[in-house]
Amino acid sequence: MPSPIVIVSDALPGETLAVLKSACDVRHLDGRDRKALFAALTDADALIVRSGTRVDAEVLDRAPRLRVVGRAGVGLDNVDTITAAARGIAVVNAPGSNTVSVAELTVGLIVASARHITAAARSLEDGQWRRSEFAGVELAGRTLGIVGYGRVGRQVARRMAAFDMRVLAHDPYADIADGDVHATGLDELLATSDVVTLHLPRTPGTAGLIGARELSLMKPTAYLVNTARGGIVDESALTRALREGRPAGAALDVFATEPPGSSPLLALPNVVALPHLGASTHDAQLRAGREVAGKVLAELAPLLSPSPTAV
Ligand SMILES: NC(=O)C1=CN([C@@H]2O[C@H](COP(=O)(O)OP(=O)(O)OC[C@H]3O[C@@H](n4cnc5c(N)ncnc54)[C@H](O)[C@@H]3O)[C@@H](O)[C@H]2O)C=CC1
Ligand SMILES: O=C(O)CCC(=O)C(=O)O
Repeated sequence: MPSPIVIVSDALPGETLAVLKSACDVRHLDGRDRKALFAALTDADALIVRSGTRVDAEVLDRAPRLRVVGRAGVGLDNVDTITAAARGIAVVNAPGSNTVSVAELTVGLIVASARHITAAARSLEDGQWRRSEFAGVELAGRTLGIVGYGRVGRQVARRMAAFDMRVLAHDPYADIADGDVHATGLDELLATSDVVTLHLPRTPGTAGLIGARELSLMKPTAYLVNTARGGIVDESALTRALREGRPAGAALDVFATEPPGSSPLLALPNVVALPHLGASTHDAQLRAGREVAGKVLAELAPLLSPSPTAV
């Protein structure tokens, strides 16, 4: 029996690739190269992606043999799950694999915002010693507003409670009866928080959730942190709001289009911007790779030769 063909179109850990290669014909490409992706999918049985590959209906159209799309991570906003389901293609991901990594990066961005860490470091690298300009604020006693109280939101709450922040959360679908975390409506959370952090998926219902009206509710001294998805925040509205100094700053790990090219957000002095690093730890990548490889191989089981130990 020929080995099933698995297309890997984003970076995966060596250990994951070795597991896949032990049973499959693994082919690599860059999923941003749509032409190469289309060509490779003509005889592919599985496709494994991270956030860099858009798996839309056009991609699925080119893959007549595809049985499974594996997402080595959490968010499925880059996969057309409705078309996949209609065509009987399984979609598997690795929920929880990167929760701690994203929560820890979020903590870092909250602290970096309150203490102007990146702007101050940049200024010293430029040979300047501008201590008074970079006076920050303490987090202790201030209010954190968490939008989306799922896996990451809960881990951020725990960590920031240890900084003695008062924690509010807004999530229409989650039970927020959780220790000292107080459930609020979105508007109240935006108006009362000193830091607002987003931890919800991007869906048609959440795209543009934080727009001009919502930003105008925030305190002029507040910071917005987004390690969830670009597009949940209206970037044009955010650019205007940050230019006006309300909110005071934003820390962004994600963008509506990635890479964000010449987005004006990148040029603002009150923006800390990262290239979608939330899940980029060795620990999270290993967990995501292991989980997704196991699930993809399970979907391919009917095509796999029995292993010598199994016969
Ligand atoms: N920066 C990065 O590298 C990473 C980003 N992410 C993003 O973070 C998001 C959250 O991840 P998890 O916590 O693991 O997901 P999760 O599914 O555990 O939690 C998401 C929460 O958002 C809530 N939610 C949905 N719509 C909402 C709305 N309109 N308002 C408020 N809450 C709403 C849900 O009820 C759920 O509790 C993912 O969807 C993904 O987009 C996830 C992993 C890595
Ligand atoms: O490393 C990646 O693919 C991005 C992680 C991510 O955004 C996710 O798991 O949802």
